[in-house]
Amino acid sequence: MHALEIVTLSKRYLGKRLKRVDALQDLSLEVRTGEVFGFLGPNGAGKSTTIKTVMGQIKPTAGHASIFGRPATESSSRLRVGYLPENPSFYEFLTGREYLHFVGKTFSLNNSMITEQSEHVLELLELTHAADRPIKGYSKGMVQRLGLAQAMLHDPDLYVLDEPMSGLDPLGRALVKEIIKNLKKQGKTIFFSTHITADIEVVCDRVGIIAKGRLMAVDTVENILQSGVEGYQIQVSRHGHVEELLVAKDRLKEFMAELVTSDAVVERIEPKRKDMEAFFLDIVSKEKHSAQ
Ligand SMILES: Nc1ncnc2c1ncn2[C@@H]1O[C@H](COP(=O)(O)OP(=O)(O)OP(=O)(O)O)[C@@H](O)[C@H]1O
Repeated sequence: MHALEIVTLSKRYLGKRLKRVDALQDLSLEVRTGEVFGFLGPNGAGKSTTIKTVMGQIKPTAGHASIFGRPATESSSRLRVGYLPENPSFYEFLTGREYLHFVGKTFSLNNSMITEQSEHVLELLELTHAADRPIKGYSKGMVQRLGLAQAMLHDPDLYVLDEPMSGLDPLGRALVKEIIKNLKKQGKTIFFSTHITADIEVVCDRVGIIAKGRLMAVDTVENILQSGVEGYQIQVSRHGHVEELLVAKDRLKEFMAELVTSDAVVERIEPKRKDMEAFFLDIVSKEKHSAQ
C-alpha cells in the first residue's frame, strides 16, 4: 500500500470568458511509504492543482486519489496528512501559539498534547521567540515556517507540502531541508512541490516532473544523475607532467586503448554529469517544442 496514490487525475478549469484550462491531464503517480518525493514543475504546470485535489479543496474532472489505501475524499484519511498550502495565510489577530492551539483542537488533540507539540514545533521552526506575538507582525518567512509548524502539530504520517521552501532565505531553506530529512528518518512520507531543482537533489529519493498538466518523468534522483553522465574529466601524468583532459562519453573506450600503448598514467577519472537542472530543462523544453 502506498502513502499516496494518484490515479488518472484530470482537472479542467473554466477560466476567464469560460475559456477551458486543462490544468491536469491523466496524471498518475504513487508516493511510497517512507520516501521523500519531489514534485517538480515550472510555474503553471499543475502542481498546486494536484495538491489541492488530493487535499479535497477542489474536485477533479476525472480520476481519484487515495491516502494509505483509503479514498482521499474521506476526511478521516486526510487526518493522517500534514498539509502546507501554497501561500499559507492565517487569522492574523492570533498569536503563533494561539493559532497552533486552534489547529490542535481541529485535530481533536487534548490540551496537554497541544502544549507539548506546540513547544516542540515552535522550537523546530525557530519561532519560540515570536510565539506570543500576533501573526500580523510576522515576516513572510516566519509565516511560511508557521505553516510548516501547523502541518507538523498532530505528528502526521504523510506530509503534503506545496512549495515548502518558498519565501524563505537560505537559512530558512536549509532548516526546512533538515526538517524534511529528519522526518524521513522517523519513517514519515513527504510529498512536496517545488520549481527549484537544487531542493530536489538534496532531500528527495524520487522526483516526478510535471509540465503543462502532464507527468513527464518519474525516477530516483540517483538514476537521473547517473543517466546524465556526459563525459569524463581525466587526469593523466606523463614524465612528471600532469594534464587534465575532458573526454566525451562515447570516446572513453578509444581513449583508454590509446593510453595503454602510451607511457601516460591515469591519476584520476571523474564522471561529468548533467545536473538536475539540466535534466529538468531538457524535459520541459522538449514538451514546449512538441506542443508547438
Ligand atoms: N481557479 C482557476 N481557474 C482557472 N484556471 C486556473 C485556476 N487555478 C489554476 N488555474 C490554471 O491551471 C494551471 C495550473 O495551475 P497551478 O496553480 O496548478 O500550477 P502550479 O504548477 O502550482 O504553478 P506555480 O508554480 O506558479 O504555483 C495554470 O494554467 C493556471 O493558470
